[in-house]
Amino acid sequence: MTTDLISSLSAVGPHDEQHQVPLDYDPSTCDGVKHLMETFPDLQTIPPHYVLPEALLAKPVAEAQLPLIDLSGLEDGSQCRAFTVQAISSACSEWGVFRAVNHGIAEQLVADMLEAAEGFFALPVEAKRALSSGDVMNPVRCGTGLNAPAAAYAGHYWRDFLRHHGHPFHSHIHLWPSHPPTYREVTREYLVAVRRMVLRLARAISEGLALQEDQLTRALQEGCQIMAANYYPRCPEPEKTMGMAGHSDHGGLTVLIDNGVGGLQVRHGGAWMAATPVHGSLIVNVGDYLEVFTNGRYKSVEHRAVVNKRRTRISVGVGHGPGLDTIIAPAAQLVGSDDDHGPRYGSVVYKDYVKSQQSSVARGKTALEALSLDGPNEPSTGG
Ligand SMILES: O=C(O)CCC(=O)C(=O)O
Ligand SMILES: [Fe+2]
Repeated sequence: MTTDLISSLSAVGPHDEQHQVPLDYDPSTCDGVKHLMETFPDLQTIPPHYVLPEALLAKPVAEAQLPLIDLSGLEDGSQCRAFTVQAISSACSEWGVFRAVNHGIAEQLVADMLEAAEGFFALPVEAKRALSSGDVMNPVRCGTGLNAPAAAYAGHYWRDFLRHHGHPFHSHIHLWPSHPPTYREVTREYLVAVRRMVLRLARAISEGLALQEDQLTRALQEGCQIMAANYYPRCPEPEKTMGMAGHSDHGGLTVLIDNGVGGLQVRHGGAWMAATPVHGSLIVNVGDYLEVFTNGRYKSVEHRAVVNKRRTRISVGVGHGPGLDTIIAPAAQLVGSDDDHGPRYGSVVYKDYVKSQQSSVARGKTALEALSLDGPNEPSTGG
């Protein structure tokens, strides 16, 4: 055990012999679940703060048969372009999520990115505390539980995170963690590769929507990139808590990778389903901005993460949205003039939307529902 852990152990007071955490343990000011499990490695029961109400917990679920799309079909001169565009378009409207293969991001780069994230979480707690912030709009922040500041909510989640902005790099790279020493170089290379892929997808999506003008690619090209690295340590009682609550992402397209440990679930047709990792593929999610832009033709996917008893899970999601000062609204070309095809969402400055989505404790698609002009949607629950 490091001196670090010993000093923070004494800071939380005496604990009993039953491998329980001290009664005065406070998860809202703690250094996260990784530190908790390292401090109490024999923990048999999770602290009561992490036990979530039944309605928010996951029951065993079936495997999702996610659409699998070969992105080599988008390469210049490919005979399969029209077919691939159609596959992306159907996946975005029917599922809001798909698996991409032959995506053009080197396997080694994906492995390096996950290793850099792991290296960051392995830093001493002081290094992580230095990046913690209660401001959800801070361009770099590290924390635990939901994205909202921990003190703002009642149920705690079994997850630590590092979030930061990516592109445009010159505005942010100096704020990124400087350790592990390769962090900035690897992350930058990975974010460049992911963004290139996302812009190819945006062009394909515009083609699928038959947009004469490609405002989507332009908006994402000039827009922001926000990455979240998530660390879900093994959990002694995984059935009583969750790694991440159900939510949809705020951006246009999110690209998600993980360390091969399952835990992601997606909601489809009202049911939660497991999206088990498939080596070499990555997950692409439709986010709320794309749902708004397409006036609801494409649906942002609700997703969440469960934890497990044996293995640490690490995931890295990279969201791509328009510029923070952009007013987001349905694209004029996708809104009809008659009542049945009118605008289904109001407009909002993207920055304000991100703030409300990131601060949401209710999660689900509540932030998007607040923008909907259609009236209440199907409620999101656990199950
Ligand atoms: O860990 C996962 O698989 C989900 C992560 C996620 O949804 C996010 O970071 O927004
Ligand atoms: Fe997400």
